[in-house]
Amino acid sequence: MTHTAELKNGLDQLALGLNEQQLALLDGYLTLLAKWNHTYNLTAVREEQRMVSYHLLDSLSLVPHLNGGTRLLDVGSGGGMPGIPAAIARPDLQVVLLDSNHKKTTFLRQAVIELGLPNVEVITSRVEAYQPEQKFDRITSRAFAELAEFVKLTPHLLAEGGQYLAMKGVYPYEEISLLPETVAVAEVLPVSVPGLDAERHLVRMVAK
Ligand SMILES: C[S@@+](CC[C@H](N)C(=O)[O-])C[C@H]1O[C@@H](n2cnc3c(N)ncnc32)[C@H](O)[C@@H]1O
Repeated sequence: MTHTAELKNGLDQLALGLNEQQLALLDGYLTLLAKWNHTYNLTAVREEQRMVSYHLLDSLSLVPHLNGGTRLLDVGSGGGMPGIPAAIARPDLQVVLLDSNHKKTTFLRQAVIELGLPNVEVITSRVEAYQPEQKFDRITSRAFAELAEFVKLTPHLLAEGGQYLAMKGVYPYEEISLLPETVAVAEVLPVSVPGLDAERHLVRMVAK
């Protein structure tokens, strides 16, 4: 099944100019997600067509905001969102997909091999226990945890001058009010995802 027309349209709306090879990789990723969803319990979205906006385009809406840095960590990556689409769109970035669930990381390793993504590493670990050799310029998450928990579990992973990019739904007033003193919110951007009616926001945070 090909999703290319809907994808191309969505990418145009996001102003992401990807080449044919990147488009084929995104399509291939979606096919793997749909194929292995039942086995690995990757997403509640069952219809491939809906996965285009819910998963691919939503994940890709992060990409225009990944300015600066070379190392990106996706915490609680699950079936690879937003990390895999971001890695396909930005092959110049080194992307680490981290999840504590072995089933999820088994799928992720398989997907990385099948798609041939040299810039992606998969780690099975609880994020609080993860001790990489190098820290990260950008740390992202989608549907992982409330903002306060996200930043409390990860201070040892953020490089100096690095940023958190948390993908959220409605404007997270309450979660922001509960953030610890150690971080500051740099901006909260409303994000429009082609094909999705739901409100989306990107919260950019920095260490104080
Ligand atoms: C709701 S899923 C979200 C998956 C994906 N980011 C998405 O948007 O579809 C949350 C993921 O976080 C992982 N997770 C929860 N706590 C974790 C922790 N402390 N360290 C690493 N991964 C964790 C779970 O295994 C799960 O795969």
